[in-house]
Amino acid sequence: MAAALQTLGGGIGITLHWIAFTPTIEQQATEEQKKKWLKLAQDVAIVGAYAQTEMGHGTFVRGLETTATYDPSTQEFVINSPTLTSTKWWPGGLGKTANHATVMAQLYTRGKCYGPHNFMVQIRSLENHQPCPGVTLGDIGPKMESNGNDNGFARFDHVRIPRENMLMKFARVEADGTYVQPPSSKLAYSNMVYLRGTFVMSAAQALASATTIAVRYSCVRRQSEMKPGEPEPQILEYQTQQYKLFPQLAAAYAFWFASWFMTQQHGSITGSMEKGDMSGLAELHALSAGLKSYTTAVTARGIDVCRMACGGHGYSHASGLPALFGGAAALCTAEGENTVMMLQTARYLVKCFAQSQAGKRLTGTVAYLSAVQPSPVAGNRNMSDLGTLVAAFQHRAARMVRHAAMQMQGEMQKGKAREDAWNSCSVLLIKAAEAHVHSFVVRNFAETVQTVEVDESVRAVLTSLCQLYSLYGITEHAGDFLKDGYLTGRDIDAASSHLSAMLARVRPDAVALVDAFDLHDKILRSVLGRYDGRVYEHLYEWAKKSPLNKSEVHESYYKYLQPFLKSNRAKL
Ligand SMILES: CCCCCCCCCCCCCCCCCCCCCCCCCC(=O)SCCNC(=O)CCNC(=O)[C@H](O)C(C)(C)COP(=O)(O)OP(=O)(O)OC[C@H]1O[C@@H](n2cnc3c(N)ncnc32)[C@H](O)[C@@H]1OP(=O)(O)O
Ligand SMILES: Cc1cc2nc3c(=O)[nH]c(=O)nc-3n(C[C@H](O)[C@H](O)[C@H](O)COP(=O)(O)OP(=O)(O)OC[C@H]3O[C@@H](n4cnc5c(N)ncnc54)[C@H](O)[C@@H]3O)c2cc1C
Repeated sequence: MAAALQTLGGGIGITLHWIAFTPTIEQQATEEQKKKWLKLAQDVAIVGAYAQTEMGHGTFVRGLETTATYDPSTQEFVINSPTLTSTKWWPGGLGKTANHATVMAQLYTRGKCYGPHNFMVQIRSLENHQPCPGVTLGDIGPKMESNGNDNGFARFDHVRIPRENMLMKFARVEADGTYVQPPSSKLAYSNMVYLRGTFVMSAAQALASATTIAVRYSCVRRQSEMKPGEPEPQILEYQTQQYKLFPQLAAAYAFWFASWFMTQQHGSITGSMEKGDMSGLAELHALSAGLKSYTTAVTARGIDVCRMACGGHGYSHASGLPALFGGAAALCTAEGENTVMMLQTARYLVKCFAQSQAGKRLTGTVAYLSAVQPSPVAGNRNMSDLGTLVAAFQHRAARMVRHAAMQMQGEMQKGKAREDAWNSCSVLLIKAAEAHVHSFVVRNFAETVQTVEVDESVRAVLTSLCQLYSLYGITEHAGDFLKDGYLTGRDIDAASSHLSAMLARVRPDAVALVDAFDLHDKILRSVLGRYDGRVYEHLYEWAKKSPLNKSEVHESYYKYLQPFLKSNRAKL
């Protein structure tokens, strides 16, 4: 249904109805409110948008300008867009599709502002789909990609909604205007945490798609001479092609397993929160923010590596790779801009580091911070041993977190305010947080391949893939591991040679590893990645369908080229 609507001549965007609007009702509405809206949303009897971002604010949620002012005399909220920059801007489906929206607005009652809260607002008539009174709607115009989705704008001119339209699972406003505090003000952000978690799987799927296309095409494409006189080899025989693609393939598996962990964590922590135990919220926020940021950034870069690895045909929309890149690039900005999200993770790490310095034993994904030896133990390490590789990543992350935190402490000891010290160390903090997430992904990958219930021959292949992913990370970031002598130059050389060996070892299983993603041609939408490998015939068929080929001589010849040529010839 969603796919049909999505492709129905473009301009119809129902994705956000499923991934943001409906989950917001599930997570933020009372049981009473769910009875009123959840089934309508699940049956698509209403179509919704998640309207939080404004023209002037996306990242800084506390800076949103839309207001929801409670009027006790009528027991209504008045939703208003007081400035141009308060115009809701970007929400998927808001322009032309949705007839409802959850609107994030600053809640005012009894003259006091209680910060951003979610409100259910009907924005279009259910009879004729015209905007409701006081609501101005539209599409924000063409974007880098996903132009089938009507990301839109909305303005509210003192639109009145019943008190009961405030999503009141956590915070409440009583009939007389009394505000009832939620257990945590951040619970209003809970659906963003959920959605960030799902982005880890979107990243994995996107990278899985790109590597499927590029690996299959690299077996079809033959180019150049490896040895004079010999037939042109499959381009996947070149070590450089393997070095481009196999680390991305390994990352797709790594992110796929990380998303399993994220989903399990989200379930168990939100389960405890349902029982009033909020203790896991901070770790869940830090993990989802860091993983979303890390996996989407690596994925967007990785898809472009796959595109380039396919040469000219990779640059054609026939490959499916430009569209995939455009979508993945959106994931780096949407649902929390990547830098800001990684800084949120850094904030949590600095806090945990201070706690471990004060003697607290750390748990969860930061437990290693207190366990890792500050002084490196240099020596000949077995760089093909997964335990050694995981320990190296944890040592690197712990060292970088400690360094960033100590730098910040140093700045504050020089008299800088905390915020200024934070800002002047934020590049270090970002790198430390990235190292932390990277070490989590490696550890989780290693633990998964060692415990997942698979045939031993499959485990062997997955173990090679995990070694490849880890060795690639070490060689790409060698300086971080060499800095305090934890790894030596000899260790890095050993890592490089093991990596070369892993490339060769993964080569025979590369096609099976991408086929295992089980991505149907209809999902891949790529001539290069076709399961049957019949690229060239279908590339020609695809090109012939280009709109430019509808006529042998294009109308532009008569309009522009012909007079231009004529006038130039006349001058000869
Ligand atoms: C298998 C087959 C498969 C087949 C498939 C294969 C197919 C293959 C292809 C597959 C896919 C291909 C890809 C194509 C996709 C195309 C789609 C395009 C994209 C679509 C996108 C659509 C969705 C986009 C929707 C959107 O974009 S919706 C808008 C999103 N907008 C944001 O995300 C705003 C960010 N900003 C903030 O979240 C906050 O502003 C802020 C920064 C946290 C500060 O928040 P603030 O309140 O200022 O808090 P602080 O002061 O910083 O911190 C104060 C204290 O609070 C703590 N704390 C802050 N937060 C939280 C929190 N949550 N929870 C808990 N605590 C928190 C903090 O830790 C600190 O704790 P302490 O340290 O004190 O203990
Ligand atoms: C495809 C797509 C779909 C979207 N769908 C929706 C939707 O359905 N609903 C919705 O509400 N929104 C949606 N959005 C909006 C999206 O959530 C915001 O664009 C996103 O949160 C980033 O906020 P921003 O645009 O204000 O960027 P900004 O925060 O303005 O980012 C600009 C730069 O400022 C930097 N910056 C900002 N704050 C800090 C800081 N504290 N420290 C350091 N650097 C900082 C950023 O790192 C970035 O480099 C969508 C966006 C896209 C691209």
